[in-house]
Amino acid sequence: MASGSGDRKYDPNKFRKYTFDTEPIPRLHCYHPDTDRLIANERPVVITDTHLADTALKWDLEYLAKHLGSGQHTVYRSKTHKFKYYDEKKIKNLPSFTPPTQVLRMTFAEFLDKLRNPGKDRYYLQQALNDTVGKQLVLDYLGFNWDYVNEQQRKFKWGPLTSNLLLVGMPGNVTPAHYDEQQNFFAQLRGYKRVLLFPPEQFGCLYSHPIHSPHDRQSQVDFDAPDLARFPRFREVRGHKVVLGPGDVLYIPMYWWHHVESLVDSEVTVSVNFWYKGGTVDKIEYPLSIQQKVAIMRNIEKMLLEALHDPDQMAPLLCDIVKGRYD
Ligand SMILES: CC1(C)c2ccccc2-c2ccc(C[C@@H](CC(=O)O)C(=O)C(=O)O)cc21
Ligand SMILES: [Zn+2]
Repeated sequence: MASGSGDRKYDPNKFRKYTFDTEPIPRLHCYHPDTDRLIANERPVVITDTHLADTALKWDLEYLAKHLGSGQHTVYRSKTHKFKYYDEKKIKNLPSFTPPTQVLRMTFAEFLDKLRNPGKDRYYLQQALNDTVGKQLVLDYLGFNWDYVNEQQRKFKWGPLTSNLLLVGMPGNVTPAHYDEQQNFFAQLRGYKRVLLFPPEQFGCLYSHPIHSPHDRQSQVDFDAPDLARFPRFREVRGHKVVLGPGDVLYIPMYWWHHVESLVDSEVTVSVNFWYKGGTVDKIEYPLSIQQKVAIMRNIEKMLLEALHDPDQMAPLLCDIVKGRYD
């Protein structure tokens, strides 16, 4: 059993291989001077020794079954290893849309039963940590190192904490490449997850679905079988890679693409994320950041679609603006 640095125990061969090469993400102590510099520059970093969610390191299946409460939780079921996010509110925009996963509501006991007898399906529990969970879990949650994250939120002028999602995934589950419009401290609690990250500069290589699609913010490229005829610039993609183990906290900057995979043939993974609204810049400075340009592209796409009312008119109109005039 190969192992990484220190007491990390995982077999690096138990992650799927992809067509592009990757470079590592820095792994730094929370007090290391470069750590805050990287976060300030919105670059990913694995932060060690935060003790951010140490009270949750004991959240194994038995403990969660006991304390997650007897309420119903949101569980996604997939016929494949991929759990591609989709926004149910946008399904009406695309009548031909077929959801790639089913959303189920079940108790944690039922979820455990699915884990033990999954059949050919895969399951991924996603539950916002809120007052519906059992009181012991609330105590653990209150025991998080809020001083650390509150200090980071203040230091980097982030907006409010919007949610903490508890994620319990089966070995081999994959959340395909997507970006979020929030800052994210991603705390790995049980098991190992490999995260591939791509900077927002690679927006042109990852081909996100049109903004009105339920799959807005998700890459159209199937990393297991990239269609290079449709997505030729995927060849240029250059990823960063990191394997997260219990106690690791990964800062996933807003607008950074990430593809998250639970180690195959291994244990169930448990993670908690901390999503923060981005800060509001008090005055625009030039040159614009790539994140601001992605936000501008999204606004233009939204405005044009609202004005044209027809996605098929987008390409001809944008080509008429660009071809022979700006290119
Ligand atoms: C795939 C899933 C369960 C899902 C289904 C339907 C709606 C939302 C989501 C959703 C949101 C966040 C995650 C956690 C993480 C990826 C990972 O850890 O797998 C991630 O991307 C992040 O923390 O930003 C996972 C999911
Ligand atoms: Zn995400």
